[in-house]
Amino acid sequence: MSLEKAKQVAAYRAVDEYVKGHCVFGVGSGSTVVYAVQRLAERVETENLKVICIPTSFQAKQLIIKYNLTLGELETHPNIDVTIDGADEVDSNMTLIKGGGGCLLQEKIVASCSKKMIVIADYTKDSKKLGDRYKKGIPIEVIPMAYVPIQNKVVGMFGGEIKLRSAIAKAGPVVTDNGNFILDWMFTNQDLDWEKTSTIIKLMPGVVEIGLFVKMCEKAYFGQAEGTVIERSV
Ligand SMILES: O=C[C@H](O)[C@H](O)[C@H](O)COP(=O)(O)O
Repeated sequence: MSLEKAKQVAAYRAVDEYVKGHCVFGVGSGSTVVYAVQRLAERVETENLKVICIPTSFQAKQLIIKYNLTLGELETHPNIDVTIDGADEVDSNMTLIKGGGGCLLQEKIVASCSKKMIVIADYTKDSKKLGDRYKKGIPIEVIPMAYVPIQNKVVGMFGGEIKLRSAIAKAGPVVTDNGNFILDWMFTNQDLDWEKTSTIIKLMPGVVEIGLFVKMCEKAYFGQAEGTVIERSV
């Protein structure tokens, strides 16, 4: 069975277990979330549900529009019932690395407004310690003028290597949906206290958000190669 099928089974299971009626729903970003939106759209249609969808990125907004779902925003719907989002890695404590697609800032804002944040992923994202599976590092969204001092501070304080994320179909850096840059920090110490590390990095002037999600996710669904789903809760 393909990786895509593994993403799909996780997404379908999460939507079926967490959307039980009319609700305000946070739409995460990335390739796995596409399946969650597909499933949500099917259910909205067949069960005549009223679901207001709050996007976590430009991509999520486009998905909501494509599937004819109702687009909402935090200004009018600041209390979200459940957000379903992908992740780049989930460790045994349910700490997440997110932002592989550069959407960490809006994802964290929406997750922080949600009663429940649920992760959907394929089996390659399931790890014991952060860094076991995802090798591209922890994304940090920064204000462009501050990227060099922040690189120096993070590596000086915690070690590892850090790189400005480069765009692929454009010369120069990736620019986020919020007009910022992304640094990818390849840490070497897998035993850092992620809550403290995240707080210290977030306090550096110029850091907008870090793609470490600590104590935010209630449950993760990992689609398996053979089509089953493994669940992990806090
Ligand atoms: O910035 C991107 C997001 O954090 C995604 O949710 C994450 O990268 C996982 O994406 P995918 O489902 O494509 O692996």
